[in-house]
Amino acid sequence: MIAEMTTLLSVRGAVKQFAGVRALDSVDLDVIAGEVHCLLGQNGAGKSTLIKVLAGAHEPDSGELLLDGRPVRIPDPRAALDLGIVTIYQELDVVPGLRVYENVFLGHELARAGWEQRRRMRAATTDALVRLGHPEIAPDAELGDLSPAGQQVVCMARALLREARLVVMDEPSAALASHEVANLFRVIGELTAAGIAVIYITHRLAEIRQIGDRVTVLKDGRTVSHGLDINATSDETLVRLMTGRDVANTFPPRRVVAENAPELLRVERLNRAGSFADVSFSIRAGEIVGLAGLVGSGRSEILGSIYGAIHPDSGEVTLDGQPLRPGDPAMAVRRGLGLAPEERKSQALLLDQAVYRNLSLASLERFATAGVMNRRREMTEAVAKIQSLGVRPTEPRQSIRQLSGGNQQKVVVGRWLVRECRVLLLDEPTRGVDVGARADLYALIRQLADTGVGILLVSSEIPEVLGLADRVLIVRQGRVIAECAADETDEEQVLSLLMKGSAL
Ligand SMILES: Nc1ncnc2c1ncn2[C@@H]1O[C@H](COP(=O)(O)OP(=O)(O)OP(=O)(O)O)[C@@H](O)[C@H]1O
Repeated sequence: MIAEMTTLLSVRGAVKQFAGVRALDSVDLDVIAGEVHCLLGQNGAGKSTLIKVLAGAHEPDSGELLLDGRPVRIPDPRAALDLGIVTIYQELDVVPGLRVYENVFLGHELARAGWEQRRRMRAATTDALVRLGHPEIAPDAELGDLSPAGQQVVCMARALLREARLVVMDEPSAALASHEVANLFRVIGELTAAGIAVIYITHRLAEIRQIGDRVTVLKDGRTVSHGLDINATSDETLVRLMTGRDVANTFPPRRVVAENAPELLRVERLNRAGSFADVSFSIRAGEIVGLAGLVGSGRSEILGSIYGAIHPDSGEVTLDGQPLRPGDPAMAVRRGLGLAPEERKSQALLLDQAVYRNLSLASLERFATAGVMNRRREMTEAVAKIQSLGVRPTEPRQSIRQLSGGNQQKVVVGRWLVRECRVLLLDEPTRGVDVGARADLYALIRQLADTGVGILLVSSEIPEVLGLADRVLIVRQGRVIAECAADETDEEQVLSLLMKGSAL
């Protein structure tokens, strides 16, 4: 609970215009010291732009920022830090090759720090990590050896030591497994107990209920509601404020996969030292198979090996009864396999290309006759997918770099809907996708299965795997340890299987 109702930061009428888009169109926000203030909105609503304004990455075209009631300017990131505003982006601002304490003091003149100064830095880092409830993280450990959750804790320690007054977090739970999210919430509790305010962005309503005090909802760059008490606001109201409509129950109904549905994909005793071992399963036409596992359990590597991007040590993958050559993704794609990877920016998108080209990328030969591209067909198909996926803005020629994260994700998945593949591998398909668009994406995935496509789904969100898949394979430490029917299993059962014997 909030001890004192002191407004720490206010945003008044912030406007930010990009070429053709008004990303912020008179936004208001009030953040109280010691509260967790959630920022909600559909993909492209303006959340990232707003926090970039607070981080000094964008200056607003007009509007006012007040700290402790006094007008301030945040022309650059240094100014934000000087005011006590620390932003933790999804792509953490850390250097994996440096030690934990060096990351905590990043930006200080480390090279010139003497022995005594380094000793103090180590001690201060230890103190901060203990305060955050993570004494197990050693200040001298190499940062790259920590899990994403551990790295995030280091960023929080940095915020604590910089005497932050406001910590802004952009979807901090997106890359974490469920038990790590619980740790994250504990750490956030430590920050707020120290009077620090937290702005928390997420697309997961359940999280907002767990840790949020108040919520501000953005829609199309405007504040539709600000400073709502979370406990007095239902999920339905939040979704309606965000989307302007009622969103029906998220998961589409399952269809029983026909007894005689042909087997499309077979994975036989796939091994890769250090990643996964003895993985065998199959997927039939029309079936959605979920892979549930903790971050680091080998799920993504299994997907990568099936696709051919990672070379397994042994084992075989067959598609339609014919083996796929290991390490040959081009062949896999020709044969009808598709992969929407987890790391969309680095692995999936051509950031300087237009949205339509990113959609058609895997299907160029479909739009070419005798080596000549039929641009009109390519464009028509792209426009149809932009519409069915609800990509915003709808202009197909827009560079994909300028789309919000969630809209980029829809394009990554949409590419394989354009390709019309036989088997689709989806790694965290809804990461960063808003509540309304999620329901649309789930419906599209189910429709695809209903047309006979086989789907392998990896997701850290257990409810998503259970809601969407027909069958769930539980992966622990690189092995498939159990298989269950999704409609006969609940979240707790999956969690207890995942966690058994794990270090935490
Ligand atoms: N550098 C830019 N150039 C042009 N347009 C931009 C730029 N940055 C953002 N936009 C546009 O501004 C709007 C708001 O984007 P923003 O990234 O703030 O959304 P968001 O609410 O964070 O979405 P998401 O939930 O998908 O992350 C979008 O229409 C986006 O395409």
